[in-house]
Amino acid sequence: MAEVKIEHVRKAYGQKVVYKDLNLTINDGECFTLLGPSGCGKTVMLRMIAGFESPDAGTIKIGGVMQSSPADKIMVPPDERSLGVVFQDYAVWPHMTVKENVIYPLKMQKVEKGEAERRTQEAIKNVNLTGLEDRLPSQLSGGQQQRVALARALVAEPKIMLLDEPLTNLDANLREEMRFEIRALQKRTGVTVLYVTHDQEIALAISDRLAVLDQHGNICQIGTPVDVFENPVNAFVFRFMGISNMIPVEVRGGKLYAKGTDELLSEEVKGEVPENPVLGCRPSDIDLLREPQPGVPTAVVKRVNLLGPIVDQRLEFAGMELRSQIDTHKAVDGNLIFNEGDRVGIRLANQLLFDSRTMEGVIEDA
Ligand SMILES: Nc1ncnc2c1ncn2[C@@H]1O[C@H](COP(=O)(O)OP(=O)(O)OP(=O)(O)O)[C@@H](O)[C@H]1O
Repeated sequence: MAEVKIEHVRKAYGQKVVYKDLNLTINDGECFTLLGPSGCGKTVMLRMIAGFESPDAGTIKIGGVMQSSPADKIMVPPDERSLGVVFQDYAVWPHMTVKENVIYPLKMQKVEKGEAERRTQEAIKNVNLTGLEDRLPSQLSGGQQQRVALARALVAEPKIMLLDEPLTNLDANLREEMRFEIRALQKRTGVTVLYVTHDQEIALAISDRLAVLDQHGNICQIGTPVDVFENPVNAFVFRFMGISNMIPVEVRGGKLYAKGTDELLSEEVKGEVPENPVLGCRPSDIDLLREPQPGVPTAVVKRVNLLGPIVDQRLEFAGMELRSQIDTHKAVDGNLIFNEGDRVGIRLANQLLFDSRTMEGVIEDA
C-alpha cells in the first residue's frame, strides 16, 4: 500500500503561512496532480512528503506508516521513505552514460550486481530508452534526458513517484509526448504518482484525480479531470482550467441580464444565484449569429484571428471584451468568420454562475 495521508498539516516560513490546515489523501496506485498558481505551495508540499522539510504541525503517513509528526518527534529521512523524486532541475549526471546514471541508486544501495543489471535494463525499457544505454546525456534530446531522470527514479522501485514540473523545460511537442508516456508508465508499473504543475493541460491529461489549490494554499476542489473541468466549484477554479469569459450579470423578473444593461442572456435562471453573480463561459460556449436579432444580445467584432483549427474572435459586449472560438471548418461552413466592426448576435451555450469574489488570484494567459 502506498497511500499518502496528510492530516492537519501546518507550515509557515516566518510570517508566510503556506498551509494552515492541510488535509489530503492520495490513493494507492493513482496518478494525482496538485495544480495551482506559482507560489501557492506545491513544491513545499512535495518536499514535506519527501521528507526534505518537516511540517510545523500535523502528520504525514505513507502506506499507513507515520513519516512526519513533529508532536511525536518523528521525521523519517528522505532515503527511507521509498520515494522516487524527479524535480524540474533534477539534472542527470553529464559525465555518466544513460546506464551509469540509472544504475547509480542501486550501487548506492549495494544491490547485488546481477540484480542491479536486470533492474536497470527494465527501468530503461520502461521509459523507452533501450538501445541508448551507452550514450552520454549530451547525446540525448531534452525529453530523453528527462526519461533518464525518470528511469533513475524508477529503478529503486519506489512506492511513490514525486514529480515536480518535470516537463516545463521541454518544447510543446515533447511535453505532449512525455505526458502520455508518464501516464502509460504509471499504468504499467502501478506506482503511485504525485505530479505537481501550474499547467492545467498537463493536469487534465495525466491525472486520475487532481487537487486545485488557490494562491493561499487552500484546496478549492478535488476530483477527476472531467469533474473539475465541467463542475468547477468557484470562479477561481473555472478560470484556472482554461481561457474564460466572465460576464457580470443580474437577475430581473426571473431572467438573466448582463449587469446594468437590457441584454438578455437567458430567459431562465438555473440554480442558486450568488450574491455578486458573474457568468462564466468558455470561448467555445459562445454561439455567433451572422445577423443581430431582436431579443438576442448583440456584440461588435473587434479582432479576428485564424489560429489554424480554430478561429478566435474578440467581441465587444456590454462594455467588456469577450472571446469566441469556433472550429474553423464550422466557421467557414456557417459563414461565421467576421470582419472587424460587424455586429453579431450571441447566444451562450451554458450558464455557470459564480460569486465574483472568488475570481481573485488567477493570472490570465495573454
Ligand atoms: N525555504 C523557504 N523559506 C522561505 N519561504 C519559502 C521557502 N520555501 C518556500 N517558501 C515560500 O513558500 C511559498 C510556496 O512556495 P512553493 O515553492 O511551494 O510554491 P510553488 O507552488 O511550488 O510555486 P512554483 O509553481 O512557482 O514552483 C512561496 O511564497 C515561497 O516563497
